Amino acid sequence: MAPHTEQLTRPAVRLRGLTRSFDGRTVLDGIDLDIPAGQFVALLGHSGSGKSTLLRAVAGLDHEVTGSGELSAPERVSVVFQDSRLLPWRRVLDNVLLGTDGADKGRAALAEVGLAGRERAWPSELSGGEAQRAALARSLVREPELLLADEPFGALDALTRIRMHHLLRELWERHRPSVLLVTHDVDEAIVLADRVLVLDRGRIGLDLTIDRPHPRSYRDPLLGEYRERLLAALGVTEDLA
Ligand SMILES: Nc1ncnc2c1ncn2[C@@H]1O[C@H](COP(=O)(O)OP(=O)(O)OP(=O)(O)O)[C@@H](O)[C@H]1O
Repeated sequence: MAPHTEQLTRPAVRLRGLTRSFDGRTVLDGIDLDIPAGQFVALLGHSGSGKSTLLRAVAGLDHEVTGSGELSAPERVSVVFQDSRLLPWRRVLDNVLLGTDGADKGRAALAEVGLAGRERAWPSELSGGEAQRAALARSLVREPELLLADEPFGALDALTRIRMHHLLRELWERHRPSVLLVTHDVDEAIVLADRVLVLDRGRIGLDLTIDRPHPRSYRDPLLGEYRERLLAALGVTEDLA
């Protein structure tokens, strides 16, 4: 294979035999996973199944993770959490620029997430949704090759959440980073991601490609089949969902 082809096809994330235990309890049990560059992946699993542990390992935030093989991820990685983690003593633009320079880029990123004109606001003046928009802008200015998002919309109300879904997908279309989105929400996973993984007993229990065009609607009956398969993998029957 020619070198340039090899580069294009190299996955953004490659995990081989990723294992993590806490106090002798195995949470990740030899995970193998490739995420091709530019793919939008969602990770589902019960509370405590190890989703955040996996994400932290990919982000390079966990130094005690072990694996018989590899853990490789690109250099430019941005992480977005459930809370915006904006520094309260810095104005919005300064939060977005933290550790980087180029105020113009910061302004452009804020405009992209619909926060033009709010550059000088304090984080305490933002709503929850606006704060998450600012967090997304902060991740964008770093031009990430990989965006890791841990329940980024978990604390938002249902309407704001839907708006944020559109925004995230739009940003992805424009910048095409690889995305690994941790969520509890099966519908969020199906509407946003092109591939959904279910973490179960330390392994990837289901790896499902969602083959439907975007933008997707929650009401699309063809998504129902995917929903059922994911709920079954999570051990939830349709009557309980
Ligand atoms: N630093 C730690 N020390 C000890 N145990 C930990 C630590 N971090 C995670 N765990 C344990 O590992 C397991 C997986 O935790 P993790 O946060 O990855 O789950 P999760 O799937 O993200 O859960 P949730 O959906 O509730 O956020 C849990 O049982 C948790 O108690």
